[in-house]
Amino acid sequence: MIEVRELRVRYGGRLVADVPELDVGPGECVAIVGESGSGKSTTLLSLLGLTENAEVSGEIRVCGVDVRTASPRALRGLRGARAALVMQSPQAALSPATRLGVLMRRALKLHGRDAGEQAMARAVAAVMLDPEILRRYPHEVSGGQAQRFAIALALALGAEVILADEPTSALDVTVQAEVVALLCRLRAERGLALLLVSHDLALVSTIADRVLVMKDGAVVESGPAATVLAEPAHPYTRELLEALP
Ligand SMILES: Nc1ncnc2c1ncn2[C@@H]1O[C@H](COP(=O)(O)OP(=O)(O)OP(=O)(O)O)[C@@H](O)[C@H]1O
Repeated sequence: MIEVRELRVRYGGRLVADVPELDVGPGECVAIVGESGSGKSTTLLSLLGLTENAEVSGEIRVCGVDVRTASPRALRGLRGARAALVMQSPQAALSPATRLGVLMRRALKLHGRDAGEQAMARAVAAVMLDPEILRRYPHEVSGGQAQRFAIALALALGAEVILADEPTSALDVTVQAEVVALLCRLRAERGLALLLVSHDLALVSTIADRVLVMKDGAVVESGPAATVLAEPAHPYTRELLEALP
């Protein structure tokens, strides 16, 4: 679902992400970890062609679309439906004066999906939200609810890949566990491919199959999550693990 080779992203000539190889197959979960500024979000955004003013080189294929050479129309189709981005503060991306139900209906219609009341209620119920949430405005829901709504919308649009930037950052610990359980369930049930960007090694150890550790734009270590977290080869990974509470 995601295939990346020799990806390099530069801002004003400065190399901020250098990822030789990154693959995420159906039903797989790969996590990118590293401290703030290490290039995680830049890598994620570049996969959907969303880095502004950046020079991007290398090969990027997402759901079979060659992101660097695709037409704007092909990219819109990819981003809107097949590959969904779940951001750190999803409320900020939602129009404040639009009820969540109206927003969902518009998005579903735009992509030719079933936008009936029942289909929308099923979509939010799949992420354990009460359908009543569809009557609310973005400021009337919590960060966790907004993230779950974003996931519900992605699924209703038929997403095959979810790219999530700090998917649980806005959430308290209990809700965090719920969202992680939800993502695990969805990937098992629907064969969803997940790429997560996270500071949270504890979260990563519960959900990811493979991990990439980034430092100053470079991938310093990668491999199966169990191996990387149990026997870190790079001193930086050991530092990150030692910083865990
Ligand atoms: N639009 C931009 N223009 C110029 N530099 C940028 C831009 N976006 C990011 N950068 C720089 O790229 C580097 C990597 O940033 P990035 O946001 O990818 O890191 P990150 O690991 O995701 O950090 P965080 O965990 O804080 O989100 C940083 O030095 C940042 O200042």
